[in-house]
Amino acid sequence: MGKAKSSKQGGAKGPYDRPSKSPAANNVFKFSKDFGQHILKNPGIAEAIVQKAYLKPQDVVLEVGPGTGNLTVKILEQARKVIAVEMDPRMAAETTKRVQGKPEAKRLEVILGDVIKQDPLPQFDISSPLVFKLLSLPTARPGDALYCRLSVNAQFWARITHVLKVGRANFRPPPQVDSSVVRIEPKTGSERPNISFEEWDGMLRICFGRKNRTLRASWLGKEVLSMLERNYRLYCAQHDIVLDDSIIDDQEDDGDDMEVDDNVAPGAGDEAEEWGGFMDVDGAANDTPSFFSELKKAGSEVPKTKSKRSKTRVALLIKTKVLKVLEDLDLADKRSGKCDENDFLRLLAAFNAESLHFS
Ligand SMILES: C[S@@+](CC[C@H](N)C(=O)[O-])C[C@H]1O[C@@H](n2cnc3c(N)ncnc32)[C@H](O)[C@@H]1O
Repeated sequence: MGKAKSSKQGGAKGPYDRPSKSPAANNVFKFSKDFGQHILKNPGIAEAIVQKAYLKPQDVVLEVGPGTGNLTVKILEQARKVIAVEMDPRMAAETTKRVQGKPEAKRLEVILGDVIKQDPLPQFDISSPLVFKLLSLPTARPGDALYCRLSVNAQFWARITHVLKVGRANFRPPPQVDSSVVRIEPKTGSERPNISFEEWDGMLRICFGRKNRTLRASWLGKEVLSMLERNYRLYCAQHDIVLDDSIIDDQEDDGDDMEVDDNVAPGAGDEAEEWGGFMDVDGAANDTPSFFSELKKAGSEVPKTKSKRSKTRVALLIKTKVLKVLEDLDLADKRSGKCDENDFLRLLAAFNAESLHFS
């Protein structure tokens, strides 16, 4: 076999070319570990991953984090269209270049942005099984609120099976852990839990707001109580329930609302171990759940109850309801990472029974 021609312009034909010609070897293009940029260097593995997806010619595939497009080009060989969401402009450009001037270019749509912030997600067929290369969502890590919430949701609404182990040596640069390809089959019919996804997910957002907190601390945070109060007011308005909005005095309130930013004992609980997650991981946990800023915005719509003196009876009612639910279920001192599916189901039913809703 002839030697690959070297090029002074650093013109690597693709990421599978010799390392000296890859973007990684080029100082101008450094892979970012923060974005989990570990690129598959073995075309055989890329091939195997795409094979496991059992794509049909009419399929539209959503690819999260295409990187330099190694999987993208293989998927395009089998599917009608690929919508690839990539947050790094350099990577998005690399993926686009892979098909430039080729007929496949018409069947590839690259969206530059964070997939988590795509609202709504591009349309694709979610009724058929999904094959997920979990490395593709590297910004979610064990211990991350979003990661934990996704884990619980995914397992609750879908059946997940491992279909391929991919060792770390197959990536450049090699990550700290091996990776898995999993098949996610949405549960259907009677298998599907008979509860509202919005309610369930809304409740889990709060449970996993801070990874090391007890449920009591999570649920008695001021931001969370404000959001619950706002939802409760809405529910009462829709159901013609009259609220007692009078101001309470000091004696009536025990004043034990918790600040969301309270310090928590370091090392208390370790979701990385607890969840034994199924996503690829690459190091330290990110402890900044982005949806907390949403909660803050939502909270601002509730009448301010900054000091104890100005707290309304509605606010006190909400706090009493929350504590009652947690204590009745014996979950107040438990951490979300230690709860099982049944605990969360009981929690949702009990909150709903108290007219507390999350969607
Ligand atoms: C592991 S690399 C991609 C590897 C590629 N699929 C392959 O196998 O060669 C992960 C890619 O996801 C991108 N990424 C990480 N988090 C993302 C997010 N939240 N939204 C969109 N892209 C993301 C990174 O920039 C990176 O290009």
